[in-house]
Amino acid sequence: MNPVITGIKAIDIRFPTSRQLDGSDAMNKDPDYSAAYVIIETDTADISGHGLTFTIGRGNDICVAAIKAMSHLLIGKSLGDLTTNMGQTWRDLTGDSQLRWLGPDKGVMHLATGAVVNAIWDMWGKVANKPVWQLVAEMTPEQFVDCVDFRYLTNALTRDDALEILRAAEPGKQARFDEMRQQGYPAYTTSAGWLGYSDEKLRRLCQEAIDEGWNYIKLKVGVDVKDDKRRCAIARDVIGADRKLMIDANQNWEVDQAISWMKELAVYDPWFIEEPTSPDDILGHKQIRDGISPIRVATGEHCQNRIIFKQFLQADAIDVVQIDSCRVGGVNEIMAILLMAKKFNKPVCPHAGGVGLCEYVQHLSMIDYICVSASLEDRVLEYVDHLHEHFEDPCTIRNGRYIAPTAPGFSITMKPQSIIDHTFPTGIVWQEGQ
Ligand SMILES: C[C@H](O)[C@@H](O)[C@@H](O)[C@H](O)C(=O)O
Repeated sequence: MNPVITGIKAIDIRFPTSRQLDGSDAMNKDPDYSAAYVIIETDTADISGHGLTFTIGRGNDICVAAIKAMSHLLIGKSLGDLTTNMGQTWRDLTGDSQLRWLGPDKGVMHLATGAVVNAIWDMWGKVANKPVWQLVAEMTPEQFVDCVDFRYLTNALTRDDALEILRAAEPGKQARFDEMRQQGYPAYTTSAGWLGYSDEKLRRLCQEAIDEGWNYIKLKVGVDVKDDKRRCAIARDVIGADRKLMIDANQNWEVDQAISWMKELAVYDPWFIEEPTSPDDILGHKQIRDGISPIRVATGEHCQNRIIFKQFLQADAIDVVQIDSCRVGGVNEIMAILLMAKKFNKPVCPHAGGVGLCEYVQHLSMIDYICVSASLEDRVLEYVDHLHEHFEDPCTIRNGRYIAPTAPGFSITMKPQSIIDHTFPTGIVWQEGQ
């Protein structure tokens, strides 16, 4: 089967704040979780590719427009045209000489590229009748590197380095594959720790998380140090000394402030501090890392491309690489980042706090484990417990782990009724709010 692309639909889907989480983080107040949703339509019955970019309310329409601007690069191409040389396809999609000017490799245009690229992978998985993680896990090392664009990476990672990493991970691949199906990938929950929750609610949610089998819990911090100390103390009291507590400042601090704030919170033994400052400040992260060691520094959900990740790694500025499924240019660019993280010996703990991100990112962690890192040490994947009901193939969590999806594709296809109801501003949930 070789479907030919006949159209690209881009839809502005938004979830009113009141219908999803009732907390926030230090920087994003009252977020209307949104998806710039792409559907690649084809000439073949029942075959379409789906992808999305996670945004927050205003701005989603700009992403939708950016996706529409990419239509001419895809219409008339067949899946075979696109996937025979997936690395070249990625280069072509990011290299369009006019759209490239809006980036390159960053900003709204790059978010749109991520959504479109992921929709191609979704379609590829559906035609191959395999979930995307399996499609990649079954590739040879040569097929894997053929999906990667090494442009601007070769002073840190060459094609030969990548082949060496992938070949070294070949032994044990089948066992890791089976492990993902049976036991799943270890995860942590953010759902107990949003800002704005009362102390009683925080205590109750931490207890419930433990009862559900979570051993890693993340709290939002960064607005008021006294509140953070009290909240961390509550969480530590409930989860005990052995479970891991992570904290996330969502970029709210200056570099020096991050260091002094973290000194106040060190007593609660945080496993990592996430996004302490601007996501673009590589040297600032290095300064923070040196200033708060042995507490780890994590970042990545707003890291705009593989080149910035390369510099974080070259500068030894972070301990934990937090890939995001739709911040960079989709699966191909993530493959490059996974390889670099392995080369620099840093664990990948993906970001997934949004809409559809858990569904997407489980595939990427499984690819990392099976093909690249071959290790689960210090690796946990984020989970948040909202908005899964809108997806045809929602992620499955068992005992604090993501169980490998089995349905073909990238698990990102939304239910038709959810799309209709949440389309902005015509959907019923928005009409009711008028
Ligand atoms: C507004 C969003 O929920 C963010 O708070 C979320 O993505 C967060 O940074 C996270 O780490 O999950």
